Amino acid sequence: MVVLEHVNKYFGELHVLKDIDLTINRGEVVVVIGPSGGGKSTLCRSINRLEPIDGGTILVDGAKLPEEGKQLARLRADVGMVFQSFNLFAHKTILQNVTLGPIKVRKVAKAEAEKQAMELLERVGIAAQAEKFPAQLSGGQQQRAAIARALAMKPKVMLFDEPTSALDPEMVKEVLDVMTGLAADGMTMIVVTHEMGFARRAAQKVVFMADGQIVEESTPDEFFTNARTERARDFLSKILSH
Ligand SMILES: Nc1ncnc2c1ncn2[C@@H]1O[C@H](COP(=O)(O)OP(=O)(O)OP(=O)(O)O)[C@@H](O)[C@H]1O
Repeated sequence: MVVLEHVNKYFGELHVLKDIDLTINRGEVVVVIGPSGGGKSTLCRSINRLEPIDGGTILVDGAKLPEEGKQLARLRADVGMVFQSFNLFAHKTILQNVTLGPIKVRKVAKAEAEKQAMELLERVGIAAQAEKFPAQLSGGQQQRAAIARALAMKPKVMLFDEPTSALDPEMVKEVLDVMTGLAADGMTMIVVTHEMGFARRAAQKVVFMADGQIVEESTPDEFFTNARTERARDFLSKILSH
């Protein structure tokens, strides 16, 4: 369970998160949607302290992430994050990418970490690529590797920041299928995406964010058929006309 209370964040004068209150229950999938610059990425990044916040509280299963220090790496491991740009280590194989965190942070023995990594690579459909380097994989395969790497830490929650935006259309589905599978398995997930099919299929909640505020919070059905605010309706009509 992730709880944000009165979260505020500034970049200089710019107030990017304005008193955000949001609860993501265990096993819940929340899709965050909204216009560019509304604060969606910053919200994600603040949850695992990639961005420090300027006020408020963020709790992951009741624990507050410390600002820095040894504990941060360990607690940050509870919050898996998948970025638009994959962020794999270029000079490590896919298997090494996936085992690095468990060995270094979770102190798992190498053989056990490799066994678990191969199971995860199997699950995301790229076990055959384990010994390859990221550049030898397609974008969709790299993103599935990035998901396996995050899962290897046995996170309590997974954050996805536009995970399919950098992918060719034919690869989007394979990544969304992996994410839908995770959702069905009960993973707690916060997903910034404009993939409405995914939101309808997998999310319990849609959060519409604009100008650093949560403008609407509703079920996917409510949001897509009967958005309450003009702002959300305008946004939806724009993305639907694309
Ligand atoms: N490191 C930074 N320094 C200064 N300003 C930043 C920084 N990161 C983001 N911003 C600004 O904060 C605001 C919110 O950005 P954010 O990336 O969170 O929005 P977003 O909703 O994810 O947008 P997009 O859909 O385009 O990714 C924007 O105005 C952005 O320009």
